[in-house]
Amino acid sequence: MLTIYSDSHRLQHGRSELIDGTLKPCFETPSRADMVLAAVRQRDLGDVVHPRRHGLEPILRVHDEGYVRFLETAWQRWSEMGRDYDALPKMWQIRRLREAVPEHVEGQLCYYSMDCGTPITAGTWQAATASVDVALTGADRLIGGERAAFALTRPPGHHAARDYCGGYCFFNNAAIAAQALRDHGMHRVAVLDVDYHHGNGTQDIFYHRSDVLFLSIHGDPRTEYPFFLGFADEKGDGEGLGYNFNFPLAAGSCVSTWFFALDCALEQIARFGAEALVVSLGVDTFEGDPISRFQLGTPDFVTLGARLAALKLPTLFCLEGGYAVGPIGDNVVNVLAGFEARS
Ligand SMILES: NCCCCCC(=O)NO
Ligand SMILES: [Zn+2]
Repeated sequence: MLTIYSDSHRLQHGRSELIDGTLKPCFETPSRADMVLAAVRQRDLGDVVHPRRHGLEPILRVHDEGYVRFLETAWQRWSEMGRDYDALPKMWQIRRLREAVPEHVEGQLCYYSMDCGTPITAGTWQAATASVDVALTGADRLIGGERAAFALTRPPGHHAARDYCGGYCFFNNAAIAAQALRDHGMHRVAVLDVDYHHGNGTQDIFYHRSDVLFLSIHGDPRTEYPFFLGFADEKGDGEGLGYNFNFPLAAGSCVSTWFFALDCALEQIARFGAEALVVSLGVDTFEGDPISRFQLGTPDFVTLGARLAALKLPTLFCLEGGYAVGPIGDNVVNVLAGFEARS
């Protein structure tokens, strides 16, 4: 399987995130991508290519222009205030506060952020746009007739909504790739999110649409991040009613429960008649993940890949979460190798 990779991911290296009531070193680090790339090479998964530049147009097909312009200028405006440390919001535009977009960068940082764990740094814009190009280059390959591709996307994307960042995500790589597949003639595209955390951003982007089916298997938002989206009763709205499936599972759920939810999701994708599949591949479902609470073992990721291959669809994998850095390479490549073995 082809891997698309850009070294520009290294430019996103936040110093700290606010988690569990204290500032901790970021879990989303460049070493994650290094380990995945090393495993791709060590396991001889296939060629590794650099992305083609696609510019801002595909991003603007999914994200709000004001939000994009904010990300483009945030660091420069933040550093003009004399600040050389990561840009993190100090409050949120919460219920019954004015919804108007603030003028000042500090206010915009609060308006366009979902949490305090997604630091904007000097290299964020370059890293995030390169990550989109990685995903889009993978989509180009599917459009060109290839069966599958792995977009080694970092920073990840599935928490990024139309107009906000969060969960270490700035641009929604998977959603932008799905939109590109739609724009290049694929009539029905499914996005399956197997990350531990609900893909609130991807749901937000496609919630009112029937041409993109969104499905997510994740830790129950009653106890797990992102808390405020990802419930089973969220089924889409308007045109999109019936084209959104959430499978929230209790933290600590066993592997067989997880695979049962996967089989239910795969059944919906087959019923939808998808012409292509985008997988938000987070491996923080791993039993040893430091911030998540499912129990998949490294061998289970082979099974995941095999189950996905059974759909017989052109498939683009976009890397999302996974913070057990030692095993991340094997966990990710097991999915891809499991897929290949059944293709
Ligand atoms: N900082 C709070 C937890 C962010 C979760 C990030 C993730 O793995 N999303 O899939
Ligand atoms: Zn996650």
